[in-house]
Order: sequence, then structure tokens, then C-alpha cells
Amino acid sequence: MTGYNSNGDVATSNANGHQNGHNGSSNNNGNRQLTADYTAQENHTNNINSQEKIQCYLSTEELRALRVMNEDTYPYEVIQEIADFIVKGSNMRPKIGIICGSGLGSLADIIQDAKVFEYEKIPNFPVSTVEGHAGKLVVGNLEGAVVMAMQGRFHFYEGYPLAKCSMPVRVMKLCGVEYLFATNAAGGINPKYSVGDIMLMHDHVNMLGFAGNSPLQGPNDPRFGPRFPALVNSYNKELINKALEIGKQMGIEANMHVGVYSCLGGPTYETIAELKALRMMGVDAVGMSTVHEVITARHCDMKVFAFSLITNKCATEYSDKKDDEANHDEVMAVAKNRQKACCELVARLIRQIQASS
Ligand SMILES: O=P(O)(O)O[C@@H]1C[C@H](O)[C@@H](CO)O1
Ligand code: HPA
Repeated sequence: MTGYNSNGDVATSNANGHQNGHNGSSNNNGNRQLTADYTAQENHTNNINSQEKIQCYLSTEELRALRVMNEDTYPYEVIQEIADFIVKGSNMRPKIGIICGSGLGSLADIIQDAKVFEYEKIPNFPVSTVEGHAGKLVVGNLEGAVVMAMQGRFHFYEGYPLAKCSMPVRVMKLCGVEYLFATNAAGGINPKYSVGDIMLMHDHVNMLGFAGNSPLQGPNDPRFGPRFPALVNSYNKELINKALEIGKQMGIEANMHVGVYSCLGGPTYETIAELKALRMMGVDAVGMSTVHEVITARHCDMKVFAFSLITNKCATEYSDKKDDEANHDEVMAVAKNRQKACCELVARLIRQIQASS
């Protein structure tokens, strides 16, 4: 927990309320340091003067995330500026955009003649704060196509509004991208799914949308798309069929499914009651991303292909088994094990798109 003591310094305490020391020495908060400066923009409740430098227990990345979160949403012109930066900086105009899910960053490692942009060096770009999301944008060639891949996506639970989470999709569009390939790690709710399986998304249930949140909230800029976009047929059927065919050629058809994904806000994994409810709604796999990216991509008329790597099985009945608890280490380990198959699927599909264009 973070608060402010009477000197205006940041004081942190753990969940039990014990104060942590302020000497910058070792702490049990991973990479959190006491050395990062945070310039308070406006903090009336805590009585901190505007622009006063304070010491903070958050990591530099998290501080940057906080600042970006407080900025206004991205107007078209700012997104255009980011796109120009990438196109000029790489001297390439990508046709396919790839978003790498948790632990699936190796999808970007197979790109050749790559120009790599660290997120923090891209003007006005948010930063990744989650393990397994490196925070790099890679532009280069893959199977004859120019692609741009995000090694690291932005999640709602990191503190970013949905529009900011999916802002890079608009950057892709203005770079020239026609196809979005979105990948994620997800928990399998469909009892037929096993850990390591790949689920091609053919639809989604937008739980954050049910709660009144959308990446398209706010004024609509028609240069991106219409005020009220339709979302039926969001997931390109032709690409799904091609991917199924590729699955057969790779001999992994038994580990491939076509199903419905749902995104919850996270960062908590779901309760049994929530998982039961999702299953009743026809959800096959659950995660914490992708849906807002797909909405943003469809709004600006990109073709979408998306898949979930099933990194854990979700229990939908109560039990005392520790195995039923999802954890991020397991998610990362399964993604590492299955990255080769995921890379191959993506590469082969891109080869087919190139062959037919
Ligand atoms: O970015 P994705 O959706 O692949 O990451 C999933 C959801 C959480 O960020 C994390 C939980 O383990 O993995
Ligand atoms: O079980 C899960 N739930 C939500 N997100 C996830 N990402 C990987 N596994 C899961």
C-alpha cells in the first residue's frame, strides 16, 4: 500500500499495515526502488504541491505507466505522429500487426531484418509493466510480409484505460497494417480443452463491455471508423479455416479448437462462481486482454485473426486442490513450451496470406 507521510514523502506499508523503511535498501517488492522520482501533477487530497518531486516506492516503469494513464486520450494526430515515427524509423510499411500474448514474445523473435523500438523510446507510447511482456515493437520481414509485432501488450489491470490499451492497434492501422494477429494466454473453461491447446477465436464475450467500458468510449473520430460499429463476423472466417488446415499439416489438429474467448479486467484470476457463469454463457477460454484490441481493429476495418494458448485449465467445481489455482509462472512456463508451435502457426498463416495476395 502506498500513502503519504507528514513530510510529503511516500510511505509504503505492506498488506498487514507494517511500514517499510525509507533507506532505499533491500525490500520485498521485486524491482521497486526508493530512488525513482515522481513529479506529482496534482494531488489535492494528499496536499502535495504541484510539480513537487517526491520519492516513490513504485518502479520506474510503473511510475511512467501512472503518468501516461493520467494523460488525455490519444487524438488522431498524435497516433499519426507515432505511426510516422515507426514508418520513418524502420523504413518499412507493415501489412500485418502481431500482438504477442503473455510468454509468447518469441513470435517477434522470428522476424527478420528487424528494426526494434523500445516502447519507452517511442514518443507518447505507454510502457509494459507485466512479466512476459518485454515492451518492444519489432518491425521486419516474416514469410515475405512486412510485419510489426508488439512484444508486450497493455492490460486494463495495469491501470491503463481501454482506449490506451488498444491505442497501438490504431498506430498499426496508420502504419498501413491490414491484418491484426492477436494472441493471448488464457485459461481453458471448456472441459474438452487441455493445457497447451490452441483455441482459434471465432467470437468473444466482452465482460468489460457488459460493465459499461469500451475502448471506443468518448468522442468518435470518423477517420478511424463509425460511431456504432457492428461486431458480428469480427473474426475472419477465411483465416480461421486456413489456420485449421495448417493445424492439420502440422499434426496438431487434435490440440486445436475454435471457440469463444472472454476478457475480464484482472489482475485476479476468476472465482469458481465466475467461471461457472462464463461457461454457462458459452465461453471456452478466459483471459485479461485481446477483446478491446479486436474491437479497435474492427472499428478501423482491419481483418482479425486471434488465438488463445490454453495455459491452464479452469476449475468449474469447488475442490480443495491447489492445482486448481491459476498462477502466472505456470502461464509463462506453458507459453514457453508451446511457443514453437505458435510461431509456426503464425508464420505459415502469413505465408498463405502472402501467397494469395
Ligand atoms: O497478455 P495476455 O492476455 O496473454 O496475458 C494473460 C492475462 C494476464 O495478463 C496474464 C495472467 O497470467 O496472462
Ligand atoms: O485462467 C486465466 N484467467 C485469466 N487470464 C488468464 N491468463 C492465463 N490464464 C488465465
